[in-house]
Amino acid sequence: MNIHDEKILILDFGSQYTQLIARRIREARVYCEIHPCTVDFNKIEEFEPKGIILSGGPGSVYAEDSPQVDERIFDMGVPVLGICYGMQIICKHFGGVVSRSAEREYGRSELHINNDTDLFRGVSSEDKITVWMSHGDKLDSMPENFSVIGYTKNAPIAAMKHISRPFYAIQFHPEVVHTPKGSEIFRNFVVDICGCKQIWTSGNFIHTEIDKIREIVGDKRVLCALSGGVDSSVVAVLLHEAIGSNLTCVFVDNGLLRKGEADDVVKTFRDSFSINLVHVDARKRFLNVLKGVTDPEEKRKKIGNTFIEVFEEEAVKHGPFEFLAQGTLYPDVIESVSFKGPSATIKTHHNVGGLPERMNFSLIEPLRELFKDEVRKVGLELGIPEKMIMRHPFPGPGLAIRILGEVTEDRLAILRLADAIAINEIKGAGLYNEIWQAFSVLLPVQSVGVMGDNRTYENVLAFRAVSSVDGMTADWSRIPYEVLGSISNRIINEVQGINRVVYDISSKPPATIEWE
Ligand SMILES: Nc1ncnc2c1ncn2[C@@H]1O[C@H](COP(=O)(O)OP(=O)(O)OP(=O)(O)O)[C@@H](O)[C@H]1O
Ligand SMILES: O=c1[nH]c(=O)c2[nH+]cn([C@@H]3O[C@H](COP(=O)(O)O)[C@@H](O)[C@H]3O)c2[nH]1
Ligand SMILES: NC(=O)CC[C@H](N)C(=O)O
Ligand SMILES: [Mg+2]
Repeated sequence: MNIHDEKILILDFGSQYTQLIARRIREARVYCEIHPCTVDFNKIEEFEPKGIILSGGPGSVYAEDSPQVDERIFDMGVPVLGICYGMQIICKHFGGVVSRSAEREYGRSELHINNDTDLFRGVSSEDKITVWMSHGDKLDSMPENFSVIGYTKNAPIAAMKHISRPFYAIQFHPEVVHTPKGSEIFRNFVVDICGCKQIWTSGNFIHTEIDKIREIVGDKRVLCALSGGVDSSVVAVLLHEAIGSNLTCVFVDNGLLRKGEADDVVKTFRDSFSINLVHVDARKRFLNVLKGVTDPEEKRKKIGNTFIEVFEEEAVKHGPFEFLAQGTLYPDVIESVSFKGPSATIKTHHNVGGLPERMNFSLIEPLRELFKDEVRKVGLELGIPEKMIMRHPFPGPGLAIRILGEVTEDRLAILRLADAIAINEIKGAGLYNEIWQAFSVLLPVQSVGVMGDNRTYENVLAFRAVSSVDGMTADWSRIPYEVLGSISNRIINEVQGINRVVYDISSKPPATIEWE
């Protein structure tokens, strides 16, 4: 059995939700990949999909220059499902008419369905389901040889199916949570209609990946930069399973880590996994480099460069290494359709990305097909403690970008303690796993307070908690007031140097998750 034999191809027409389509299909334990709608037809054939999904998108099929599909996909003998823009493409291809609708339909809608259709079978005991719509174009006339399998008040053709060939099209978005039965619809499509076996599981992934790593690496040596975060931890343990002592991990204590973090990481990886781990104490070095630096981009660049210098030195000391392992995930790899042109640099994300070129390493990226939730499942299956796997993401530049203004030992100590208290309260309230990321930020602002009848003039701390799927967009978490209250109370009482706590209620965009 090859876990990549049973796969679905998603052609992206620029929808904001294309990644969600992929996630829903993976949840049905079927492998899928996203490719731009402009991908070469040869590549589509080589991919050998068992089914194809056409995503939504901002274009209009009747407009000039609107994105098209290579029509040969309809002759490959595999089922095709069009969603929103994808539906409109199918409509046009088979001779129907799409035009601008007088009313945009955006939001929740009741879809009346034909329960006997294979696409909707078993989805609901009634003959209607709640779906989520987002379109301004509509099907005016149906293409020949199609029949309606679902309609809403505003859209008489909200779902249709070819009468003899496996082509399906739906106007609504089954991939968003607001279509509660969406997962069942995808399951019906990929399993029943396309005939995919549900073999995409973390266990199968691990076996396949271990074989692959052994084949590629042989008896050569691999270097892995280990932060103790989710991605690099999973990479390290997976590689260790595959090649044992030919793996060396380098963990850099840059002095910008959270309370107890360095000890935790070293202990877990040395004791529980007996992984070769080099623990570099570079605290002084990073703090020296950051002396007097207040500009956010300058901080990030200095930290990034220092990381690379440290890794170069360690690689020489403990080398030679032929390979460098990295925790690249699927969202970093997807080359989606962008109608917006080149984007501006918002912030320079630190990673050890400069290393491969400087050191002439070959790269190993065992997680490049996975989403974060899949990485977490693999990590748990590999026996990494849940406490590490469920950890919120933590940026490479660490607390340095959460101390606005200059980074000093004193300010690090204040932030570390406050952050530990806040996270402790969040965990105590049972909210930690629901929240994508929660953390504290020390502001370069002092405010007046009164403590024990005395005037204080001390630091302000901002607490931030967000919900997100991939960190690209985020909303601030609606944390109960009582929990916010106890966070504030404890921090002001227990942390010397803070006399005021504020809660950040900005979403991303227009704010970003981190403050710098
Ligand atoms: N203190 C560190 N020591 C060694 N490597 C590090 C350190 N901080 C970051 N890195 C490297 O930079 C990479 C990018 O960091 P990033 O935070 O994106 O991933 P992560 O820490 O593995 O996972 P998470 O997103 O859960 O924090 C890490 O995978 C790791 O290889
Ligand atoms: O490895 C990292 N190196 C970085 O330099 C970095 N900067 C931000 N982040 C994390 O990325 C997500 C999005 O953050 P922003 O909205 O602040 O850009 C959030 O999860 C941030 O914590 C980083 N991760
Ligand atoms: N979400 C979509 O795919 C929208 C498709 C098309 N632009 C419409 O408005 O109907
Ligand atoms: Mg990290």
